[in-house]
Amino acid sequence: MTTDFKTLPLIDVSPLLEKWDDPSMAQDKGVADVVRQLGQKGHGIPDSLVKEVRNIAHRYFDLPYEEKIKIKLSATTGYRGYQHVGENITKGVPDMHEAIDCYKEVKKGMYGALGETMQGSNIWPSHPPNFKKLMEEYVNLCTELSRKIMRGIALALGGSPVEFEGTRAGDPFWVLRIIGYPGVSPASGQDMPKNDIGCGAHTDYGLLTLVNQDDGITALQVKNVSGEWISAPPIPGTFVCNIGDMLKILSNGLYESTLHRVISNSPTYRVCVAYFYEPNYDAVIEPLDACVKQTGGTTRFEVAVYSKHLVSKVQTNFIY
Ligand SMILES: N=C(N)NCCCC[C@H](N)C(=O)O
Ligand SMILES: O=C(O)CCC(=O)C(=O)O
Ligand SMILES: [Fe+2]
Repeated sequence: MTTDFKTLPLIDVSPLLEKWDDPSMAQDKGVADVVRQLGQKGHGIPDSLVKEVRNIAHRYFDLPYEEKIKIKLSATTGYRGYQHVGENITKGVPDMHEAIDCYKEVKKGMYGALGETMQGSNIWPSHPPNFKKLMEEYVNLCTELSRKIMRGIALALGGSPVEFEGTRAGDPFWVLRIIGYPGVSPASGQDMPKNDIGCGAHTDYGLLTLVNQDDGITALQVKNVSGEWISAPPIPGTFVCNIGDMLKILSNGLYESTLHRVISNSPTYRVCVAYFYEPNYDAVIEPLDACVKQTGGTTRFEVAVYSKHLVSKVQTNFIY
C-alpha cells in the first residue's frame, strides 16, 4: 500500500534468510518480525561484490563510445545490449542515461510466439575483462535473495510461503539494467534548455526490484500517496526495493507498484545496477485468493500474462 511516507522503511531480513525453506517458518518469531516490516538490510550479498559491480560499470561507461557501441541493443539482439544517452524513452521523453540491458536467456522456440521478441542471450563487453563473470555471479545472488524475500512477502500477504513458486515464479525471469547517468556541468548556462530527467516517472514491471546505487548521490525519488516525491538516498549495505506491476496484481492492490524517477543534477557521474525479479516468463498473473479475501472479495485487476506486459514495455521504450 502506498502511504504518506517521508522516508523509506529499512528492514533486516536476516531471520528470514535463516528460515526461508523451513516448513514451519510462519511460526518463527524472527521471520514474523521481518514479515511485519519488509524492506531490507542484512541481505547476505557481500558488500565487496555489490561495490565491485558498480565499479566495473563505471569502468565500462568510461570507455569511448566506439567501444561501448560494439554491443549495441536492438530488436535483433532481443533488446539486449548497450543503449546511448537519450535512446530510452519514458512517457515520450528521452531519459538522460546510458545502459546495458540484460535478460535471462530465451532460447529459440521457447514459449512459442510469446518468446519471439525477447529471444536471445546476453551480449557482454570484452572490456573491462571479467564483466560477464561478475554480473552473472551478481544475478545469481540477487535471484536467490529475491526468492527468499518473496517467501516473506507471501506470508505478509496472508498466503502460504510458496505462493510465488511453481507456475507463478518458480522459474523466475530476471532483468539486469546496468545504468550510467552522466554528471551535469554546473558551468552550463542557466538559459540552456536542460533535461535533468535521468529516468522519467515509471513503475517496474515484475515482482521485486533490488536497486544498487552509487554512494553519495541522491537521485532516485519515490512518489507517496499525497503526490510528493520522496528521496531514496543510497544507504551503504542496503538495496532500495521497488514493488513491480505483477506484484500489485497478485496482491490485488494491497501492494502498490510505486512510481519512481531519477533526477540527475549531480556534477558526478552516477551508476545504478538494478536487478528485477520477475514472474515465470509465461506466467498468467491474477490476484491471489488470500489477497482478494482481504480486499472485499472483488478482483481489482484483469488477468495479465507477464511476458506480454514486458514485451509491450520493451517495444515502446526505445527511439528505434
Ligand atoms: N525493466 C525495467 N523495469 N525497466 C525500467 C525502465 C524504466 C524506463 C522505461 N523507459 C519505462 O518507461 O518503463
Ligand atoms: O537509477 C535508479 O536509481 C533507478 C533506475 C530505475 O528505476 C529503473 O531502471 O527501473
Ligand atoms: Fe524503475
